[in-house]
Amino acid sequence: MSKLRVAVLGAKGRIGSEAVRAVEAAEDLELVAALGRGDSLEALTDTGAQVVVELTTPASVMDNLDFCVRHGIHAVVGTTGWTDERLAQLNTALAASPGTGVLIAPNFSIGAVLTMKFAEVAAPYFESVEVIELHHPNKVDAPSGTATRTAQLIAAARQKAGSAPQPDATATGLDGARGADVDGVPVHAVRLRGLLAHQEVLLGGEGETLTIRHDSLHHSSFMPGILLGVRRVVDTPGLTFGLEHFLDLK
Ligand SMILES: NC(=O)C1=CN([C@@H]2O[C@H](COP(=O)(O)OP(=O)(O)OC[C@H]3O[C@@H](n4cnc5c(N)ncnc54)[C@H](OP(=O)(O)O)[C@@H]3O)[C@@H](O)[C@H]2O)C=CC1
Ligand SMILES: O=C(O)C1=N[C@H](C(=O)O)C[C@H](O)C1
Repeated sequence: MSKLRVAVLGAKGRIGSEAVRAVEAAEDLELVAALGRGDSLEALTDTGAQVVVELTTPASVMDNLDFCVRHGIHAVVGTTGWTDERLAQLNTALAASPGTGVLIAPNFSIGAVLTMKFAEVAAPYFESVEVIELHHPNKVDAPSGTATRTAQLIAAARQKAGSAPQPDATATGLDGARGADVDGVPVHAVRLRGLLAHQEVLLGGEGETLTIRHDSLHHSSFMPGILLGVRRVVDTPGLTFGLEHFLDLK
């Protein structure tokens, strides 16, 4: 069987360089391009790339995906910075390129995907829920894509269950002390040397708390998810948001 031809964008970055090694090590995949900032995207068409792994920056990702989708190249995207407007723009581009698939995964690690799922399940059973994400200090965006998605899932689950607004008597204090408000869920971002990617979901009810914590200790934690995405996206036209759709997660 012929190998799937894969390119990595952001190939010199923290996760991109790990993805290059993972694709090279996979027997069913062939790395045909490893591109960094300033490299021409024409290399993707010249090398016949079938799937692009996009691991760059929120400032670069839309232009890169526009090129990929226009040329019918599938994409597996880990880059953050997704808004409703950006997703709508991407959906419009995909509508003009039937058969092309894009997977956007806020997090490729299985533990993080499960954290999101567990938080979604637990959220309606507690009065209070807050998210704390903790990352290395070189990260350019805050809050993290994972924390934003977690909070959105929590908020949707609580709304569906008819949960009351969270109790919070805060009336005075410093701006930002209660974190960012993502659909009514407070999200706090820590940036600390020594950390990689971590998240806690704190849930509180009468006389009890539940903490769901996940730690990515190495970029290798994201590789099985990226490889799964590469193998599945070629048979999944349109936009898929979240790796859980490629897992048997009910
Ligand atoms: N979904 C997930 O599971 C994960 C997602 N991420 C996300 O992935 C993204 C990258 O993270 P990280 O590797 O830590 O960041 P880095 O800054 O280490 O890597 C980004 C790389 O992309 C390069 N780059 C910038 N623009 C372009 C472009 N137009 N074409 C090609 N390369 C470009 C940068 O080059 P230069 O240095 O010259 O600017 C840099 O080498 C972030 O959004 C992060 O949040 C990270 C880990 C896991
Ligand atoms: O920048 C990172 O490192 C990470 N980014 C993603 C995010 O913003 O959620 C995924 C993971 O947290 C690592």
